[in-house]
Amino acid sequence: MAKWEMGFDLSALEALVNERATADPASSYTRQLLDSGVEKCAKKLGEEAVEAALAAVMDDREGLTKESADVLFHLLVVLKARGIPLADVYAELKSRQAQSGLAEKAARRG
Ligand SMILES: N=c1c2ncn([C@@H]3O[C@H](COP(=O)(O)OP(=O)(O)OP(=O)(O)O)[C@@H](O)[C@H]3O)c2ncn1[C@@H]1O[C@H](COP(=O)(O)O)[C@@H](O)[C@H]1O
Repeated sequence: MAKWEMGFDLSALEALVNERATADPASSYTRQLLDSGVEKCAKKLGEEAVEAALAAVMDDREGLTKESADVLFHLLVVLKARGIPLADVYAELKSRQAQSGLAEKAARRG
């Protein structure tokens, strides 16, 4: 069974990004993006996030779905560029499960 037929989640996409990070630049957008530096990767992430936000405001469901996929992919590329494993992001999210977002915000305001 091909890898993509076994289910696809962010961890699978992270593994793909890690794999493509050392691919031939001529055949890999991921490699080209990483080679262009973290600033360019971050710029693309920002652009995709703005496009997703605009699609949400416009109630463009198909656009929002596609731009969301772009955001997630480019976020993983930025994490790779800075050497942060997705597991660290999951751990951060998990640590936040202990309290509601509103309680956390109130605690920060003191
Ligand atoms: N999920 C993605 C993915 N999402 C978006 N993109 C690329 O992200 C780019 C989005 O940029 P834009 O829409 O702004 O298009 P652009 O005009 O080409 O952008 P720029 O010229 O400004 O860089 C496009 O080239 C998309 O193809 C992705 N490229 C790769 N992946 C995954 O990564 C895997 C490996 O890809 P390669 O590294 O290319 O082999 C693929 O099989 C996919 O699973």
